[in-house]
Amino acid sequence: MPNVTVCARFRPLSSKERKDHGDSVYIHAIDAESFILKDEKDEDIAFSFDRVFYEKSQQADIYEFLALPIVGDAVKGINGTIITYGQTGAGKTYSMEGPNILESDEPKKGLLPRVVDGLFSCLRSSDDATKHTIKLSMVEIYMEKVRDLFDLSKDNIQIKEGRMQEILLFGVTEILLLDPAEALESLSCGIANRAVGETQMNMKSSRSHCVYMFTVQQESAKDRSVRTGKLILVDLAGSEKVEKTGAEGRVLEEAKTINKSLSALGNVINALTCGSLGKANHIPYRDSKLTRILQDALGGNSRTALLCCCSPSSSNISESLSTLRFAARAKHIKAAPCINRSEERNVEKSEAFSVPRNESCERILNKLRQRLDAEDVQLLEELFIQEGVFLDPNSTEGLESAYDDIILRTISSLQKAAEDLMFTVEKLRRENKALKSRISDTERYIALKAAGENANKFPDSLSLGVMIGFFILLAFIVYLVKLLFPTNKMR
Ligand SMILES: Nc1ncnc2c1ncn2[C@@H]1O[C@H](COP(=O)(O)OP(=O)(O)OP(=O)(O)O)[C@@H](O)[C@H]1O
Repeated sequence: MPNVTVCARFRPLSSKERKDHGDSVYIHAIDAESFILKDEKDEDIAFSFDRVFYEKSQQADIYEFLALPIVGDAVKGINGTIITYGQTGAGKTYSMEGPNILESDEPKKGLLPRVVDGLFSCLRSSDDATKHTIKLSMVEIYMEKVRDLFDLSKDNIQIKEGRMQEILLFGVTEILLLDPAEALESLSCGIANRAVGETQMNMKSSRSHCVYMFTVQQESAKDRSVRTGKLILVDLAGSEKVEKTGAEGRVLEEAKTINKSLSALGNVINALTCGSLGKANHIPYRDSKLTRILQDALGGNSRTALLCCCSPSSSNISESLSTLRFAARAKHIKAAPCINRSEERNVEKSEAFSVPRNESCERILNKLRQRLDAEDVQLLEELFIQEGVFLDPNSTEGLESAYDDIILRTISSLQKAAEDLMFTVEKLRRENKALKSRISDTERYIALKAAGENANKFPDSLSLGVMIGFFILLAFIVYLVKLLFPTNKMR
């Protein structure tokens, strides 16, 4: 499987499209990977992708081709991202969630419920000696702000870069998922908090990009190694022509912001695919919140699948053409996925960071010394060393994010320590219970043994009594004999 899998999906014609424009469609299928599109000038354009899902394709086909390999990799510690892209009403949310996230009709279930089932079934079949957890976070990017869908009071989540240059959402709510049913309930709560507006194209049009983040962590009891895989699913807001949707006021502003972030996504893809070999190429990830969150997924350590959704109606040909051109461009992205494994924590602070870290730490610490108490600086210094914070010495952003980075790392290491403690407490509780039951077994045994010994003593005391009785009887007989036969009589 290539690192970036790009697929196109054509949904069936809607009843409105049939009514307004008849049954005419602009695509002519060649095979499962290619088709011909007849454009507005009646010219043929050939497209080919890793897979093309035509109108009759099933939700399960999409999961199996596009998501299943990524789910398997996430469990092995390889990050994965699945993105649905396309014009408003093209079928992105239908592909992602199904008609509804709690849909019970198996064939209609979307990618999300299938991914949840896939993750849990992979973990169920893994080694018993491995402790595993699945956590879920959900955010939406609405008007260039990242909102936590599990805690709406967190409406401007900051995006940070971690020690390994991974993207982190600072302070985002993470829900521990214990089983698939609970996972679907959580997803349903998050989805209910999404910003939805009405456009002429789709009455339930999503006006935000929705990002679902599953973190799968496995800790081996044998060698204490930890594998963490991040699986991100992104349901993008619809790309659309503003004039066609009749948007105005707030909806117009939303549409402009959506289009701006989708253009930023297009620019990132262009930069990733146009860069000359061996030459450092500037990738404009920071131009939008969307591209910043997807930085890992698009250029870095992730397997990515892009599902480009299209309406087959001739009335939407120009939007579909732009979606398919975007998809064709994305096919040329090269990513480099690798396993996120950390062995013993201290070992991981490798020499790779040692030289620049010392320089940059010193620079930042000097600045902090001017502003903070000596005690605070010492504390930060220790944290820098412990956490291996790496910052570019020439970066002006370094200082600003240093505090947040340290706090973030401290929180996550405290969380980890708390989890370890809970684990140890649980283990000790079980050991304590086992010891208590062994003690009561021993006490019972001792009591039984004592009773047994008393029982054994009984025959001895019995025989002593018998002997005493015997001697008393004998003495009594001698006394009687002497009484009956006095000595003179005998003579
Ligand atoms: N493959 C499909 N089979 C049957 N119905 C579909 C399919 N794809 C989409 N639909 C229907 O088309 C309509 C629009 O789809 P959907 O809401 O998924 O679009 P969208 O791309 O997410 O739009 P937006 O960007 O506005 O949220 C929905 O009523 C949905 O049920």
